[in-house]
Amino acid sequence: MTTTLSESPFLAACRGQTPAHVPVWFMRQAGRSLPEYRAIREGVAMLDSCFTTDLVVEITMQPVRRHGVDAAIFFSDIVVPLKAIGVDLDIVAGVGPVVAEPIRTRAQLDQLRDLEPDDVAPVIAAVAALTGELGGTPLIGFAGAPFTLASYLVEGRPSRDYRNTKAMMHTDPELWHDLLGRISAIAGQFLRMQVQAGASAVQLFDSWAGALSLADYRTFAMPHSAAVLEAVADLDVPRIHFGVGTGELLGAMGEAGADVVGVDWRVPLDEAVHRVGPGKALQGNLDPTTLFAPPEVVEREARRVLDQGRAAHGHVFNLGHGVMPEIDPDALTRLVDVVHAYELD
Ligand SMILES: Cc1c2[nH]c(c1CCC(=O)O)Cc1[nH]c(c(CCC(=O)O)c1C)Cc1[nH]c(c(CCC(=O)O)c1C)Cc1[nH]c(c(C)c1CCC(=O)O)C2
Repeated sequence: MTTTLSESPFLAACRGQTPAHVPVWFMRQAGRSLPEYRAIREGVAMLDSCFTTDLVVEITMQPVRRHGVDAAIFFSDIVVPLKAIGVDLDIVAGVGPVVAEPIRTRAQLDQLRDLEPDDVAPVIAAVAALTGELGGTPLIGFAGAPFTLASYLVEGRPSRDYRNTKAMMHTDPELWHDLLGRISAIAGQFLRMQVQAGASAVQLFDSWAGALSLADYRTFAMPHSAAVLEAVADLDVPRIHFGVGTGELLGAMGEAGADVVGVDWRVPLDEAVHRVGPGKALQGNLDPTTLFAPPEVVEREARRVLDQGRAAHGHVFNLGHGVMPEIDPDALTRLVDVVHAYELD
C-alpha cells in the first residue's frame, strides 16, 4: 500500500522513474458504470453535481475505494469552467454538452471572460478536501483543450465532422485564434487553481484533436494547447496530454509541453514511443471495448499492453478512451489486479 505521495507509483511513472508496480487509473472511472454513482446522482443534474462540493468529493472517491486505482481524477466535466463564467450551456444525458447560442461571431467572444476563483469556489473546495481524503493517492486535475472546447462552443453540441469549427478555422483564422486564445486562458487558469488547491498532476483532454491533419493541428490547435500546459509549467506537476485518434499527432502533442502523452488503442505503445520522442512517459492504451470480453481475453490484452509499455520511459496503464457506462465494474477491478500483479523486472 502506498502511504505517501512521494511513494506514488503513478507519479514515479509520469516522471520516467521505475515504480514499485505499473500504476493504473481509468479515464471516466467515476460515472455511470458504478451503481453507487447512479444512486447518488439520482435526481441531480450533471452540472449541478459538478458544483456541489460534497458530491464531487464522494463521486471522485467511489472508484478509488472500489477498484484500488493508483490515481483519482476529480469529478467534473470539461465544460465546467465555461459554465462558471456564464456561458449558457447544459450537459444533456446521452448527448453531451449543448450550448444555447453557438459562438460564430466576434461579438460573441465577449462572453468568454477570464475565470476568477469565486466562479469555481465549490469546485476548488472539493479539490482541496480530496487531497486530504486521498492521502497517498494522487489527485489528477484536468481541463479540456482549446480545440475540443471550441468544437462544443462553435458547433453547439457534439459533432461528427466539426464542419462549423473547421469552417471558422479556415475562413477567419484571426477570429479562430482569438477564440482559442480566450479558451486557453480560461483552461490555464482553471488548471492552476486545481494544482494550487492540491492536485498532483494535470491532464489536458484534447479528445477530438484527432479530427485534424497534422498541419492543421500544428497551426490551429497546438499553440493554444501549449499555452495551457505552459500555464502550469512552474508548478512542478506532471502534465498528461490526451486525445483520441491522434496517431499522426503524437509527436506534436508531446512537443506541446507534455510530460506524459496519452495514446488510444490504435497505436501500440512500443510504436508510440518512437512517435512521441525521447524523455516522455506514455499513458494507455487498452481498447475499452475489450472489457466486454471474458476475463481471460481482458488479461491477455492487458498483458500485451504492459509488455509493449516496457519500451516507454514510464508507463501509466489506462484505457485508450473512457470507461463506457455499460462496462461491468467488476471487470475493471479485475483489470487493476492484473496490472498490479505484472512483474516489471
Ligand atoms: C469530451 C469530454 C466531455 N467531458 C470530458 C471529456 C474528455 C474526456 C473524453 O474524451 O471522454 C471529461 C470528463 N467528463 C467527466 C469526467 C469525470 C472524471 C472521470 O474521468 O472519471 C471527465 C474527465 C464526467 C462526465 N461527463 C459526462 C458524464 C455523464 C453524465 C451523467 O452521468 O449524467 C460524466 C460522468 C457527460 C459528458 N461530457 C462530455 C461528453 C461527451 C459527455 C457524455 C454524454 C453522455 O453520454 O451522457 C464532454
